[in-house]
Amino acid sequence: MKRARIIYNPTSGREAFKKELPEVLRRFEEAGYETSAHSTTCEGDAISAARKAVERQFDLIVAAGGDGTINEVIQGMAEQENRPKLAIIPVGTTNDFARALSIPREILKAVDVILENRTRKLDIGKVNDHYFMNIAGAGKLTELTYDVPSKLKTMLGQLAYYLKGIELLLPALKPTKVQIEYDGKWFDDEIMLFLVSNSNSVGGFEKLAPDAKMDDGYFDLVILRKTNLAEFVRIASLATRGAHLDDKHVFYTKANRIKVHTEEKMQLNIDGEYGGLLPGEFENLYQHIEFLVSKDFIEKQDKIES
Ligand SMILES: Nc1ncnc2c1ncn2[C@@H]1O[C@H](COP(=O)(O)OP(=O)(O)OP(=O)(O)O)[C@@H](O)[C@H]1O
Repeated sequence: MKRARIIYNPTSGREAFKKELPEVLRRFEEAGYETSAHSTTCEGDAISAARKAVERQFDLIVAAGGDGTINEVIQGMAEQENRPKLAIIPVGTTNDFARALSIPREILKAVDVILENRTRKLDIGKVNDHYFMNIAGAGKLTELTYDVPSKLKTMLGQLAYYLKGIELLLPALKPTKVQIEYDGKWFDDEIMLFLVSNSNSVGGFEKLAPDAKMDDGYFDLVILRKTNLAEFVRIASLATRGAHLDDKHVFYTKANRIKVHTEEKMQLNIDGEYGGLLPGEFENLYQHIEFLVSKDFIEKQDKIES
């Protein structure tokens, strides 16, 4: 019999998951999984719970929570051999991972999609010692996101939350001089921000890296060169429609390995969380984890040209 381990954050999404747990267990058991659950107790607990689940040779890990929890589960799995498959049940306030895999945001609907058992091996990003699934980046603008209270974040939704960020940023819209090496080539310029994207579901901007394919071994590297405020606002609005890549202020390429160096202090943002300071060495781990995905996801990915 196959064995599944659910790792869930009891505090995420107004504690919604706990109420559904008996029904979730019932559906997994009915689908032929002997299923047990671990409720996380604090920050970092999902990392060790995932590590243990790999050691105990579960066939499937189910991460239930927001992006923070899922990122921890990936940290716990990524370094190990014989990794189980990974399924995601979105319960948090930001669910970019789940959106990227087209997993529905209702718990039981997500379970049903998981139990359809469609899998895909997908790339995982690594920067320094951190793993990421969606995006990593840096720039004065991304640093600002830590200052926006999470309540505001929920109320305004992601896009508005970045726009609020822009408003707060007005007095300090300053470029940073960087040197970026990507697959043996060089970019050397003053930039507003750079983004290393694995998926195309990024902070509510679904079209920031519209051609990001999640199983091709490449990141989409998007760099916004130095702009003035008017240009910045114009490009941000183009980005909401995925029409920014041809703009002369935007540098866009695909790359497997990226090294970013700067003389200034620059904070990294990894899947929406603070991830240490640059320099950073980004590596795309080709088809590193096998995910349970939806039919929609497979159709969307297959439409993107490699
Ligand atoms: N029992 C717990 N008590 C407090 N914090 C916890 C607990 N279990 C996990 N955490 C931490 O809570 C963080 C945020 O949780 P998670 O991402 O699941 O949900 P969220 O806050 O609702 O959504 P999001 O992070 O997507 O905005 C996780 O990174 C994790 O470190």
